[in-house]
Amino acid sequence: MAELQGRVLKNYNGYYYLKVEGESELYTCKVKGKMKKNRFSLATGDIAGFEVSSSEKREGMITGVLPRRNFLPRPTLANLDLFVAAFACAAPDFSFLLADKLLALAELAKIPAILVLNKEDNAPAGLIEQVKAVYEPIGYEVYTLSAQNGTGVEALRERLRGKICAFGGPSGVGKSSTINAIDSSVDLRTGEVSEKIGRGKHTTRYAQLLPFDEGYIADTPGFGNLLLEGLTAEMVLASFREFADYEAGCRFCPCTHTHEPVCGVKDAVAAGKISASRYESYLTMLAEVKLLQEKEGRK
Ligand SMILES: Nc1nc2c(ncn2[C@@H]2O[C@H](COP(=O)(O)OP(=O)(O)OP(=O)(O)O)[C@@H](O)[C@H]2O)c(=O)[nH]1
Ligand SMILES: [Zn+2]
Repeated sequence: MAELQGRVLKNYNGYYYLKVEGESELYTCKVKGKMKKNRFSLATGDIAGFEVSSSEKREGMITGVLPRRNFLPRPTLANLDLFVAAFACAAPDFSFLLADKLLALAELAKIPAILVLNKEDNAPAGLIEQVKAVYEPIGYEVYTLSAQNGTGVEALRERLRGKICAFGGPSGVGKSSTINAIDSSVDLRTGEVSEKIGRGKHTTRYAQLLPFDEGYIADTPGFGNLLLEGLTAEMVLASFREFADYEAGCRFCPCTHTHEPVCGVKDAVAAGKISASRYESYLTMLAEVKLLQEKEGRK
């Protein structure tokens, strides 16, 4: 039996749809029951090996999975090349806190992330410069565009070309418009898997990868309000990549950079080396995580 390797593009009803490089038609594969018992897990984006059980029907049995480069638990996605934190310059207003939450998720999942600001045609004076001043020095590229007017689209297209990417961001920022401006052949809505259950048509969202400008795009930016669920204070701290540079100045180890008397991070904030908005987001996220944990404890 031939052994092949492919990427899981979607996973539905116990079937995995795998794309073998250079072949356009997908293979429909199952995981052997024995493997399931051994807690074998397979996610969209994984690269799996499989035995071809029927080359005519393009069916196979999964035999193993390659180690993941990164993993996003919700929505469940493996091996993303890029996470696009998508915002608007206005309507809805840019939120530093939301940006920091999305970047934190990517940071914790070890996925490279960029910030994208749509609706630059409507940007309040100084906003784009302000956002760039906060994020570029800590290694986040900031792309601005107007999906409506077409400005900035080409640069973003170049950045995403050939990548497996996921977009996350508040609704109304124009993710659909942006994705469409880059590649009008991708339609995230028709990419949904729908099934008929009881009262008419019920649409369930499964993370799947759709062909997008020579790469793939995850069709599920379903990040909603659950952003911080399951995070600990330590994880929040670890997600602020620029803090580590200043921790040598903290008297306590570990230091939460909140109430401790001698703190390199707080000094860096006071000196303007760490941006005040990032530090504020950190404090807000810590408080939110504590609240979530208390709620969880009371259940
Ligand atoms: N001024 C301006 N409006 C835009 C731009 N891009 C999108 N919009 C508008 O923003 C609104 C939301 O855009 P959509 O692409 O539909 O976004 P959505 O599907 O509502 O929300 P998400 O896809 O979840 O972001 C629509 O009214 C668009 O016309 C832009 O570049 N400039
Ligand atoms: Zn400290």
